[in-house]
Amino acid sequence: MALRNLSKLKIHKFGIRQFSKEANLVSVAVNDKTGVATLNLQRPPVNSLNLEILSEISSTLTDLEKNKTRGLILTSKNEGIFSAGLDIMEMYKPDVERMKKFWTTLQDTWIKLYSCSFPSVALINGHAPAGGCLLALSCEYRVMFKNCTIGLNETQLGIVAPQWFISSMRNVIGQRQTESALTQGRMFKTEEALSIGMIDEVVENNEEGVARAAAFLKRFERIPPMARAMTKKYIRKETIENMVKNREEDLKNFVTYGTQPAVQEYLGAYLQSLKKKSKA
Ligand SMILES: CCCCC/C=C\CCC/C=C/CC(=O)SCCNC(=O)CCNC(=O)[C@H](O)C(C)(C)COP(=O)(O)OP(=O)(O)OC[C@H]1O[C@@H](n2cnc3c(N)ncnc32)[C@H](O)[C@@H]1OP(=O)(O)O
Repeated sequence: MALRNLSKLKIHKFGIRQFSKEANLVSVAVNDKTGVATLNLQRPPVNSLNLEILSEISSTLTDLEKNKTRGLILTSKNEGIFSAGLDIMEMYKPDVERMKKFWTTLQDTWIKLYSCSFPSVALINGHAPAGGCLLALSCEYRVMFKNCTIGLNETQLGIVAPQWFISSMRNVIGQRQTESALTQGRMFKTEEALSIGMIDEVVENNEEGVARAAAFLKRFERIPPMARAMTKKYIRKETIENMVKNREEDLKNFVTYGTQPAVQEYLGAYLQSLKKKSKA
C-alpha cells in the first residue's frame, strides 16, 4: 500500500509493510512487530542528496516521530553506495534561490535526524563520502559493509565542511582524529573506520547488517523510551543548539562561499573528474 503521509499509518501486528513517498526517492518499511522503520535511500545512480530527496528524508523523519517509531535503520536500496553525499549539481553554477532552499532543507534534515527521539542506526551498505558520512554520523550506531569508504572529504574538493558537519564527526571520534581526518579530507576504508571508532561493526552482507542493526535497537527494548529520549537530547543539546543559533549565518556562508569563482572552479573540475572516471 502506498501512503503519502506516514502519520496516517496504523500499526498492525506482525509483518513488514512498505511505504513509498510520492516521488519515490525514499521508501520506508515498517516492521509491525518491532515498530522499527527502515528508511531506504533510492535515488539512482549514487543517492546523491539533492533538494528533492532531502525534502523526502526530512518529511519522513517528521512522520516517524509523529508515529512514535521504536527505531530507525537508515540504509540504501543501491547496494554498493550508501550515499555519494550532497549533489554537486546543487552547488555548481547554482540558482541562488534553489541553493538556499537546498541548504535550509539539509539543515532541517540534519536537525531532525540528529535529535530524533527514537534510536537510529546507519546500515552503511556502500560508500559514504561527505554528506553520506554526515547522515551516518548523525545516527547513534553504524554498521558497515566491508570494502567501502567513509569520511568527510570536503577539503579534497576545495570546499569547507561547516561547523555542524565537524561537530557531528568530533562527537563520534574525538577532536584529534577529526582534525587529522578533515584537514586531509580523508576517506577511511571500512577496517580503518572501525579502528578509530567511526563505525561500530563490520558486516559481510545485508542480512547480517539488518540483524546487527536490529540487535542494537533491541538493546532499548526495556529502557523506558522517555528516559532514553531525554538522555539523548541532553547529550546532543549543545551541538544542536549551536547549529540552530547559527543557521542563518551558516546559510549565508554557504551561499557567499559556495558562489565564489574559485570554489566554482574546484567544483567544476571535480565534477569533470567524476564524469571522466565513469566514462573510462
Ligand atoms: C567558511 C564556511 C563555509 C560554509 C559552507 C561552505 C561550503 C559548503 C560545504 C558543502 C559540503 C558538501 C558536502 C558534500 O557532500 S559534497 C559531495 C562530495 N561527494 C563526493 O565527493 C563523492 C563523489 N562521488 C564518488 O566518489 C563516486 O561517485 C562514488 C560515490 C564512490 C560512486 O562511485 P561509482 O559507483 O563508480 O559511480 P560514479 O563515480 O561513476 O558516479 C556515477 C554518476 O554519478 C555522478 N556523481 C557521483 N557523485 C556525485 C555527487 N556527489 N553529486 C552529483 N553527481 C555525482 C557521477 O558524476 C556519475 O555521473 P555520470 O554518469 O553523468 O558520469
